Amino acid sequence: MNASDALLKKTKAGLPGLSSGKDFSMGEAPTFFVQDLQNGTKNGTFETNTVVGDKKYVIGGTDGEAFSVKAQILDNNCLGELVNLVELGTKPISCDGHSAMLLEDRILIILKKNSKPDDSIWFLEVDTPYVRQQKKILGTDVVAWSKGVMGNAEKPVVISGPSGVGKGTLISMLMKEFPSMFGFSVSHTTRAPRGMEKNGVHYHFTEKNVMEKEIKDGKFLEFASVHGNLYGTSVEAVELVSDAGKICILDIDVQGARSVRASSLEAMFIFICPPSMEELEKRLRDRGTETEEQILKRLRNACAEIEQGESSGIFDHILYNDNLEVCYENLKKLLGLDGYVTPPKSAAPKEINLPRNHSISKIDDKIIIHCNSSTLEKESKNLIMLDVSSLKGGAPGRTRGLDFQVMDSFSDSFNGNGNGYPIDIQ
Ligand SMILES: Nc1nc2c(ncn2[C@@H]2O[C@H](COP(=O)(O)OP(=O)(O)O)[C@@H](O)[C@H]2O)c(=O)[nH]1
Ligand SMILES: Nc1ncnc2c1ncn2[C@@H]1O[C@H](COP(=O)(O)OP(=O)(O)O)[C@@H](O)[C@H]1O
Repeated sequence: MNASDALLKKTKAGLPGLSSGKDFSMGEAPTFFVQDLQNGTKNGTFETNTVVGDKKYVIGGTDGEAFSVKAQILDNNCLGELVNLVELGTKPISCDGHSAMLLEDRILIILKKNSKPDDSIWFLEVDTPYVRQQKKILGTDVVAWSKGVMGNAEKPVVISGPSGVGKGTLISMLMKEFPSMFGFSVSHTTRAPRGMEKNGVHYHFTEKNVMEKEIKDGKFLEFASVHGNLYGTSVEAVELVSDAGKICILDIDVQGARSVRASSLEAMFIFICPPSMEELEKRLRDRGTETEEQILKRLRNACAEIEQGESSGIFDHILYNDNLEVCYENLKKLLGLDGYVTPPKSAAPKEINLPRNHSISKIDDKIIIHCNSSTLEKESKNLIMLDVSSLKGGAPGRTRGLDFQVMDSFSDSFNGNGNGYPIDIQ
């Protein structure tokens, strides 16, 4: 009996969570069948096969190419027709082997062999709420890729308010005073740049047909038509700020805020109100960046925006920007930054270093990576325990909340019950 056969005979309590919405926090641990363990090794090309429900998913790749996914219907254990599959999200570049493990019948974790520390863990969602929603929209079968990231992201801050109220001014003040704490989500827009605006800094200035195609491809967290132009927040814009360990600030209109509120992204929502319409008009005119026609359009839209901002229930807080300094202090209070003391520099983010030769098994909500040669920090340590109990986010963005621990042996954290069943991926 080979290792995989032995594994098939075992049933364990397995991964929790992955059951409601996109918050993969812990629930009751369902039964986990270790036949879900798969591995693929180098042989020019390589692949893993994982059965989920009535389908078999074949994940493969060749060195340097992106991973590919095929799904085939299983009928009474016989392979049937190939499924027409759309792959969403950012795909990993393949390496020289990988292992795949099914988490709670919804998502596969992919461990890449011999990859960079920040590129070794990926997820393929096959039946999460996001995948189910996309299936409905696209009318076809869907899987979605997502990169695994250690630790959690800070909650983003969504700032909305009518044009000219002072959103950009307040955000600039915040970013200037706390450059290492906040990062700006650079939106895409089809409007023309203003004099001082730089592409990639203030906005990604984009052609309408290009942006529409990217929206269709699922690259946007939200988008809206505002004052006659298309604006949108790409998933990547928010994830890039979170990757840098910063709090992401989104300057978006009320429609966009509503979409984000309805999405899986947990955020703080702040609406900025002008002291009066007269003052708003004065600020817009004094800024001198819009044509008369544009100013009138923005003022017309402002009335509806203010009404929705104050009464839609989208926003957690409303700030009145009469005196700029007072409003800025109030914004800092909301963000817990009044009386701010510079914190000690935080530790570098944890990075997993998967050695070339390793095998994997799973106990409860921990994936145990057995390192065959001791490439870990200390010669004596040969196990990595990957904790997947508190996964957050997921496709089309990153899957966060991973944690790991390097250990000598199971007894380090499992009281020596030793019920891990490794398979080799040499
Ligand atoms: N929904 C959405 N709105 C955005 C986005 N980026 C900017 N906006 C909003 O679009 C509106 C117009 O922005 P802009 O053209 O920069 O003009 P300004 O508000 O007058 O400075 C503002 O209400 C912004 O908050 C985005 O990515 N999504
Ligand atoms: N509290 C304030 N009092 C007076 N002028 C302000 C105040 N806040 C912002 N402004 C000015 O109003 C104009 C519009 O502000 P801006 O930040 O560009 O608005 P938004 O980003 O909301 O469109 C700018 O010229 C800015 O300097």
